[in-house]
Amino acid sequence: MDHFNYHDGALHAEEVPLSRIAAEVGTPVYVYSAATLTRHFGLFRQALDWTEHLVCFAVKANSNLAVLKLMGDMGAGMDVVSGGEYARARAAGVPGDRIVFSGVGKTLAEMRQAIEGGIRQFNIESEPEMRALSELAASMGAEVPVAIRVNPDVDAKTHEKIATGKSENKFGIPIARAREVYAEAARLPGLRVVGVDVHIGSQLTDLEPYRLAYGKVAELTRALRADGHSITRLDLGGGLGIPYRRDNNAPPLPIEYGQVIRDSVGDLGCEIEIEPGRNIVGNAGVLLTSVIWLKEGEGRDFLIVDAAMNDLLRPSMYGAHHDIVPVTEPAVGADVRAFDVVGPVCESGDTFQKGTQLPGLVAGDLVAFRSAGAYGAVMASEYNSRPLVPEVLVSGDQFAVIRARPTFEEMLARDTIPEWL
Ligand SMILES: Cc1ncc(COP(=O)(O)O)c(C=O)c1O
Ligand SMILES: N[C@@H](CCCC[NH3+])C(=O)O
Repeated sequence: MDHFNYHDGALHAEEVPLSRIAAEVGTPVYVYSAATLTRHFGLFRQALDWTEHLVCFAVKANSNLAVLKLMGDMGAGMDVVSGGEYARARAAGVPGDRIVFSGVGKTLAEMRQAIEGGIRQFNIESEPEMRALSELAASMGAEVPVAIRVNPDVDAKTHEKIATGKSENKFGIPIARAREVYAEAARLPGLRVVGVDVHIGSQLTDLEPYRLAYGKVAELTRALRADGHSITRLDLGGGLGIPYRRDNNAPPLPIEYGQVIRDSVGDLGCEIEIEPGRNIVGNAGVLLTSVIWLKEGEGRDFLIVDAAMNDLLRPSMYGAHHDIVPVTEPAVGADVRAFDVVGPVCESGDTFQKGTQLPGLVAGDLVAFRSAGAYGAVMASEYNSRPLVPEVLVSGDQFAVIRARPTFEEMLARDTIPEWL
């Protein structure tokens, strides 16, 4: 359930008509609902209320400071994968001891930043990283909590570009070698082994891969404890999928996911961390755009909108589907026409959808791309020198611009022409 619904003939974000946001902020613009974010975060907490836990929001899904602050103020932890994400989490008021640091390529500078600023745990993804972190922490007189990310070789049954738990993926340490690596970790100075970490992929719509992976983590945890390690935390990653289409094939709910966790690892007495991103913020956002032109092609009509692949990359990158809906509620029985919905960028890949049935639209009308709150604004670029898409947060009947659209002057001012040119 989200908070983008039609009432009084128009699509609203909570109590705010999207047309008002378009009039005041312009389009394209991302619009998020605070109520949906709050609700979804609560569902994960509820799913784990049978045990000590921390829900660490995956900052990569949406890293706007206002979104992070909203989550942080509710008690969320954060899963970060770069110095930039770490800085954002801290700037949003999240204390270091609620931040976990994941990622296969942490640099020494990023490790130092997190040790100095405070960190709940590093999720180590390779032996070279582990040795470097040990040396750095020891040189700083620190002892940092670590979990080792294991690769369970489980097929997450998702898009190949976002599966992370198969042996051919770059992530984690093969689970078969984990005991040796933990043995080395225990000997290294500067590290305190606290847990096991796993994350098998994103947009999972089936719980079985989780069951398999978490079963392997449970088995490993028992073996590690037998080897003398104190494993008190399990970081089980994120990845629970969302419905991108409003049909009856909704993916499992957080509560069902929580039950799989309980069944698989619940008897180990560990604190549970999870790292959901998309499931919290995906359906909490839409991309609002205006029709620029309707263009007749050969055998097809194009709806050219002012959002493009640089604003929402998912359709061109993964062939992803986002429901496209008119902001003015279509009359019952209104005539619909098929359109290829495209953006203004000079690539044929700048196509959001082909053959979409939409009611009579004219230039200037507003349409919204649903389910765009996750991996939308964060993946946006200024390709074709299009200003970075702004973001708005709605709560009840109020809204605020939480990232402003840069002016051309601001964009130009970032470049430098050297004196010698
Ligand atoms: C380590 C890690 N944690 C959490 C996530 C969040 O995934 P999602 O947004 O699918 O919940 C990802 C992305 O797949 C990830 O790589
Ligand atoms: N960017 C991907 C998700 C990546 C998840 C990364 N851990 C998407 O839009 O679906």
